[in-house]
Amino acid sequence: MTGAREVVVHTGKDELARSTAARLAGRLADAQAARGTASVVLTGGRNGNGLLAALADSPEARARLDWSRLDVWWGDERFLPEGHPDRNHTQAREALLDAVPLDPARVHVMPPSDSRYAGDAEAAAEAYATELAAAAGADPTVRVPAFDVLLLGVGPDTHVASLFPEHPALRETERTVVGVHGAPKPPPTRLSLTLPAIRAAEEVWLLAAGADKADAVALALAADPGPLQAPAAAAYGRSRTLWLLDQAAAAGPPATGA
Ligand SMILES: O=C1O[C@H](COP(=O)(O)O)[C@@H](O)[C@H](O)[C@H]1O
Repeated sequence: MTGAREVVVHTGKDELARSTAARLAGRLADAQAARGTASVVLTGGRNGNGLLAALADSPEARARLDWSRLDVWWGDERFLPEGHPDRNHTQAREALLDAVPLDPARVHVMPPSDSRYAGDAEAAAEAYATELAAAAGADPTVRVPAFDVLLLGVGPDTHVASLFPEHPALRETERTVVGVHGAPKPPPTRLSLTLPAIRAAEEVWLLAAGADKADAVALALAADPGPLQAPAAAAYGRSRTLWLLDQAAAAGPPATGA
């Protein structure tokens, strides 16, 4: 792993969302100031959508972020028809994307199931991998852009993106995007970045709030639980890995015994 994991604990989920929105706006604005552009990989789920809603109201984003120079990617998607309410893209549009002046050419949506890939999750994953590789530049050995920030919601079972404990997708070492079949959380068919693609990000930020995440957070932050049992423990960035929690998620598993 690259560097130590940093853990920041907030009082509650609203404070987590507000503070992370300010942090994210600042980090992306700094990247734009340095390079002209910035990139973020979005996560779905409760905390991911809460963060996007907070970003829509964020004074820091209003003051500093140039939405038109931001590339937006997704870490995973539920493989459902365009506009389905359970798609991460649909939820992100409602929370933020429709309200800000993004450049449509910089919004890199994972293909829906009713796209030209006609229900073929592997073909859709391959198409997204091709889009990532094109954005990564001319060097054919670099297949994923060095995202400035890659966001991951941590599920109660420690899943991140659509990489679930014990699922074969976790073993992928070559492909950057895969079709995930038989996911234990609906819908069963999904698209996901793989661990090698996640680890190409400069910074990986993992989000968890609520008591139902406490066991997962404790397991993932324990010494080297390994990717198969705890996918969240295997997600890290090249220069930074930041765990952003609320107090309930940081509380650890309930004490057992006398
Ligand atoms: O299904 C998904 O779940 C995870 C975690 O969601 P949460 O609601 O438990 O926070 C999310 O990160 C992922 O993007 C999503 O597809």
